[in-house]
This record gives sequence, structure tokens and C-alpha cells, in this order.
Amino acid sequence: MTDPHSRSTWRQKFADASRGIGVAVRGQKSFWVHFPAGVLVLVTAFALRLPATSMAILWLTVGVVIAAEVANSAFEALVHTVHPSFDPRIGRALDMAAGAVLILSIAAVAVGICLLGWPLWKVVVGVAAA
Ligand SMILES: Nc1ncnc2c1ncn2[C@@H]1O[C@H](COP(=O)(O)OP(=O)(O)OP(=O)(O)O)[C@@H](O)[C@H]1O
Repeated sequence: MTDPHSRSTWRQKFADASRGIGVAVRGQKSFWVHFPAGVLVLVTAFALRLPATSMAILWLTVGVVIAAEVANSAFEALVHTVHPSFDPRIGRALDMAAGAVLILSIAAVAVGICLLGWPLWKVVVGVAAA
């Protein structure tokens, strides 16, 4: 963690952000579903030689879901620190943040089906016919 009173260099900013990602990964169980799923989608897209535009959309989609997961973890950590006791209003705010990640995850599945569905189907049918 960088001293907040000192002006941080780009190197320190990068180290702070990387450490933040590490903290989020260790603390968020759903990250261990989203991250392998994202890697699987990207590896499959690469193996199927999808066009560059489709690859870019998939990279962006996976990045957005994982970034939302990290942002949700930051929000949870902040809320649990500032307001550790039970409060229905806090619960609603946490539910909404989790809902945002859920919406993006569902959209990411739809993007994956749109871009990978047909190429994957052709491979499966080709293998079955051979
Ligand atoms: N202080 C609180 N007051 C009211 N409800 C809470 C509070 N803390 C958590 N909740 C409820 O519990 C749910 C889960 O909250 P939490 O922040 O622990 O997320 P989690 O995803 O279970 O945690 P983790 O990141 O450890 O997996 C929230 O969506 C909310 O409904």
C-alpha cells in the first residue's frame, strides 16, 4: 500500500492496482468460477481461429465481468469496514452490486453463445461425422 501523502509513480500505481486484484481474487469465491470460465472461452475462441473482431469482443466481455467482480469486492470490503453491523439498507446496496455482476455475467454468456455457438457446433458435427 502506497503512502497516500506521497505522490505515487506509475510503477507504484501499477503495483497498488495489481495488489488490489490479488486481494479481490483471494477474497471473492465467485472469481474462481468467472476466471476459469473466461480463460476457457478465450482458449476455445483462439483454437477455433475466430476473427479478430470476435476475439476483441470476447476479451472485452471477459475483462468487463472480471473488473465488475473486482469492483464488487472493493465495494463489499468498504461497506463491511465502514458499516460492519447488520442494516437492511446495506444489504440492499450489496444485493444491487451483486446484481450488477449477475447482469454482466448473463450478458457475457449470451455473447459467448453468439460468437462461439455456431463455430463450436460445426466442429462438433464435423467430429461426429468423421
Ligand atoms: N451488513 C449487512 N447488512 C445487511 N445485509 C448484509 C450485510 N452484509 C451482508 N449482507 C447480505 O449478505 C449478502 C452477501 O454479502 P457479502 O458482502 O458477505 O457477499 P458474499 O458474496 O457472500 O461475500 P464473499 O465476497 O465473502 O463471497 C449481501 O448481498 C446482503 O444481502
